[in-house]
Amino acid sequence: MSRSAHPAGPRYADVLPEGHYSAPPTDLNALDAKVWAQTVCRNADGIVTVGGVDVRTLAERFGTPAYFIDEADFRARARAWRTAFGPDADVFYAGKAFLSRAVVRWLHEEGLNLDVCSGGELTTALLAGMPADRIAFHGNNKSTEEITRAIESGVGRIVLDSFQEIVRVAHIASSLGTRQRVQIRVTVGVEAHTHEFIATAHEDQKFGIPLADGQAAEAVRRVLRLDGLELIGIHSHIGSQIFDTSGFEVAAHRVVGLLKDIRDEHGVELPEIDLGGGLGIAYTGDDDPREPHEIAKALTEIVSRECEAARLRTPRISVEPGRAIVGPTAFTLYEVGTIKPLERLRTYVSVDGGMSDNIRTALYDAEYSVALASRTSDAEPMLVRIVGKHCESGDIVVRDAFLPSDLAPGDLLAVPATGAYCRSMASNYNHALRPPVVAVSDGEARVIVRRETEEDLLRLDVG
Ligand SMILES: Cc1ncc(COP(=O)(O)O)c(C=O)c1O
Ligand SMILES: N[C@@H](CCCC[NH3+])C(=O)O
Repeated sequence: MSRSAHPAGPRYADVLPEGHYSAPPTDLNALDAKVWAQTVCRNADGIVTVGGVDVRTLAERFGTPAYFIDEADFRARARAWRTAFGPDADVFYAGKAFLSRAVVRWLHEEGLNLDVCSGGELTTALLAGMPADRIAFHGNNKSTEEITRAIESGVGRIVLDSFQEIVRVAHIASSLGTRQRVQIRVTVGVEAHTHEFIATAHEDQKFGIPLADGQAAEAVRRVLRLDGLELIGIHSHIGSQIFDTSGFEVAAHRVVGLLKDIRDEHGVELPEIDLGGGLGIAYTGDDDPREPHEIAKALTEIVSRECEAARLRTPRISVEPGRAIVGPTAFTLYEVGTIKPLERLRTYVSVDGGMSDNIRTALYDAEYSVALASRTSDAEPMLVRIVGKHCESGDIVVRDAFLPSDLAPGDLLAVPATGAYCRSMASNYNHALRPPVVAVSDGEARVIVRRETEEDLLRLDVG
């Protein structure tokens, strides 16, 4: 690893606006178990390892930037969700967080169902062998072609998102001579405590049919009148990266209120309620996510209590965690390219990826942690901003972090908790080649999504 000299960066004490940043961690080499995948640790040489393979070996074999996913951790988290909710509930992994054929196989083997929201996700799921009846199909603007394919393949449920879609799905199901199981997605009017772009249950937004003004009740009336549809339940998803269950409590209260109104008006007790996904994970040591068994207990109690009060049979609950399963199981490995200390400001550390492999920092002001992964260091901490190589000054991977001041080009940096919404939202901005996803387990590493090549890019350019 090269060690070219660079001028010393500003000391953090010189650049920290008072009270603005927390002090640097006492041990820069420590790996906070909260944010790293289960098998991640440092080996005797101080190199970060995952699944028993060290990052220097991984970088040599697979290059950087690359995502490394801890398969054992993924399976353990999937199993924990499944076990926590038990046989009387269903866990649908939200494929939008990250989907590949290997992931579908792991989910299938661990007994989870799958939530897809596009034709591409549906094809991946089916190709990898997920039984169609364990797939839920979402989306606020599914195309006629997508709806047809979903119904023809026999998906377990389509989640209806608008009045037009009610008619569209009913028409397609009837013309295919079938009756499609559906849920209606409602917006319950909850302001989830999360970034505006990932909150989804307040009324002023594109998803779902509002409970307000009786719109959801009207949607139920229309669905019940149509032969092509079998209404199995009501769906609510309040947003993403949420830590407390109070939003779910309000959502469950309002959804159960609707179930009660449906029983009173139509004499029908719907058998299912889906509370969506959205459970938060730790991106930094300051985040305190709850364990699946605590969440399962809280949600089950809330729904049972609400149903008891409404004198309804408790419906079968389903949930759709994406981030909470895959998020913590992967990290992105980058190589440091340049280091630029700016006097009285901060040190900019440029890596070989950026907003094309992690758009979340630019899009949601998301916070991440970072560690020097290819070695340990006893050098003084320096305040850094990890930036990418794109032509964009907002191309930030980690806004504020402390790294050892002897950091040098060629060092490897690992950014944890990048399993969700990083590869799945990756782009080709500046014709970047999207990084591979490598699964590591029991001392073995294998590519599950390969790195893009320039030929991949040029294949689309037919002009
Ligand atoms: C309907 C639905 N279900 C599940 C999810 C998964 O969310 P998360 O990955 O935050 O658990 C989303 C995304 O926010 C969603 O829109
Ligand atoms: N993509 C978002 C969350 C929205 C997920 C789907 N509704 C994120 O990275 O946090």
